[in-house]
Amino acid sequence: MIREPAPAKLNLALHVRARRPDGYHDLETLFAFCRDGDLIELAPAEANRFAIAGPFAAALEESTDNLVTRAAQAFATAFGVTRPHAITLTKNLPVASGIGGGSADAAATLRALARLHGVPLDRPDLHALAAELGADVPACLLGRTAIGRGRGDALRPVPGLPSLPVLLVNPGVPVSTAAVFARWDGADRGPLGGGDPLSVARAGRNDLEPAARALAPEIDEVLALLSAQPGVLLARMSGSGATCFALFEDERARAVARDAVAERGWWRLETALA
Ligand SMILES: C[C@@](CO)(OP(=O)(O)O)[C@H](O)COP(=O)(O)OP(=O)(O)OC[C@H]1O[C@@H](n2ccc(N)nc2=O)[C@H](O)[C@@H]1O
Ligand SMILES: Nc1ncnc2c1ncn2[C@@H]1O[C@H](COP(=O)(O)OP(=O)(O)O)[C@@H](O)[C@H]1O
Repeated sequence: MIREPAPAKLNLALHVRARRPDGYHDLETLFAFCRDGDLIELAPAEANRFAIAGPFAAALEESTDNLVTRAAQAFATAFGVTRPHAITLTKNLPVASGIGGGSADAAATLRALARLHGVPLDRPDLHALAAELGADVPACLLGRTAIGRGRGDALRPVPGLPSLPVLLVNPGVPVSTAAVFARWDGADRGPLGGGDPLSVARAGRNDLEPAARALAPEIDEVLALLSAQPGVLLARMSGSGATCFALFEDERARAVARDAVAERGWWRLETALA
């Protein structure tokens, strides 16, 4: 049995630069990963089986289309694997929430299958397969701090970040990535700056925030509360939302913020940068 973590992805900064003719947008984004997230468990079996457990299982159980099974099928086709697998996904992250849950699950499935079948993780065809599954899947496959350009899949690893305490907060409204990009106002506000990753993050923006806030005004409330917490180093929305993150000086500051968030009844996860 292979246990493969599918850590939550953060866009510490996300600059949208241009609309492309193929319906996507050119981005510059600083990807980082958390210590916690979903979990993929995979083992050889008599027949293909897929089960979903965990607090957000219900949000996915009704659909037969899951990024995990799509990733497993794509891997089997690309690498000529005929042996069936039993896969369990433990869904701890809210669905369609800007922290790449589905992309992280797909990437963890690819990593688990690659390990089981002796495929090196740095093979270009594995990266290409990941990119076909979604713009964020290559970043999640790499799973380390990196700058993403193009659709977010042209990756350049950068030095890691300090393992700062993180609080993830989601007000419980799913936000469609395509709908948020469609509302982007088309104004290029400039590239990421230079320097160490934390400085790049703090000097950066999330250009999708205005569009997401218009679709889900609860995001305003989350960001206002997180930004007002003592000891907060950065509070911002991740990806296309609605999950927001805050980085803290220390765990005590995160605990104070967690209590304030708990009073509002929003989903929250105490974690740290990986
Ligand atoms: C916004 C980001 C930032 O990391 O994260 P999430 O909010 O999804 O976590 C990603 O770019 C999302 O990547 P991912 O979720 O894999 O996107 P995909 O499934 O490939 O695309 C969903 C839709 O989003 C839009 N899209 C996505 C990426 C991109 N660079 N430009 C886009 O315009 C397109 O309309 C596309 O059809
Ligand atoms: N394993 C999965 N986890 C989450 N969402 C999934 C999964 N498989 C398919 N999806 C679909 O993918 C969409 C994007 O989900 P997700 O990756 O969680 O969003 P985001 O990248 O914004 O965090 C959802 O609308 C959901 O229906």
